[in-house]
Amino acid sequence: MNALVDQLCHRLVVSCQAYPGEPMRDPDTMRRVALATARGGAAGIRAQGLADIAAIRAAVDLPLIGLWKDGDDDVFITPTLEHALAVADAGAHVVALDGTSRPRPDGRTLAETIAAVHERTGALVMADCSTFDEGIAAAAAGADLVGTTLAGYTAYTTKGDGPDLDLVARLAAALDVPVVAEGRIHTPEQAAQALRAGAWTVVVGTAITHPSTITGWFAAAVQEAASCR
Ligand SMILES: CC(=O)N[C@H](C=O)[C@@H](O)[C@H](O)[C@H](O)COP(=O)(O)O
Repeated sequence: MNALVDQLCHRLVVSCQAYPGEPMRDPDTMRRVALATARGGAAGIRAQGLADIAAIRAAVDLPLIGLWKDGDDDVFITPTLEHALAVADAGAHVVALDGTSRPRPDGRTLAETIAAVHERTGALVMADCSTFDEGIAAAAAGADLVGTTLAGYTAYTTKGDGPDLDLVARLAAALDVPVVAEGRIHTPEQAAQALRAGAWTVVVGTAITHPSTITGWFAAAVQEAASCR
């Protein structure tokens, strides 16, 4: 097994992302967020955008999963080979890319894209999938890691409140490559459940690094419990 993948065995990766137009959408802010999560015990970081990836790689000595969200099409996580090469070039140890069965904007297959990343960079590839079949196909296409990232985010999958632990378990039972549990893991207990379901690594984003959403959870609970007259 690759040494970097070994480092992530049964550990927590924290996704540090801010979305377009948000106050924290700034590479130096994400660098600081990543540093803060490292202090808390993150064993790896997931980051979006070339500037964020470069800033975090320079500051944080942990395995870095990078991606580049681009476009309004269905396939938006590192949609083309050019995006993938740029993510590796920016400093990501692992390039996360769309691992679904949908056509890619550059017309390349997933297998061609993964092969080119392996051939032209030293980076590993994490395939962000939404179904069991996609995870199986992504591993067959050469992905080094298979993630459940897109479960609930494709037109043909359903988004539950929590993580898709059933998908994690089915993929972990079927695949030799490490399965990364990612998506809607909102509590430490859910993170532990994902590992018990067979995940190699757990990625948590929103519940650790997205204060607007976290605040919204608390605000809604407070509002629901409020009884002022
Ligand atoms: C679907 C999609 O675009 N997911 C993105 C992938 O990088 C991020 O927006 C998520 O925050 C990340 O996957 C972590 O998930 P969560 O924030 O639920 O812990």
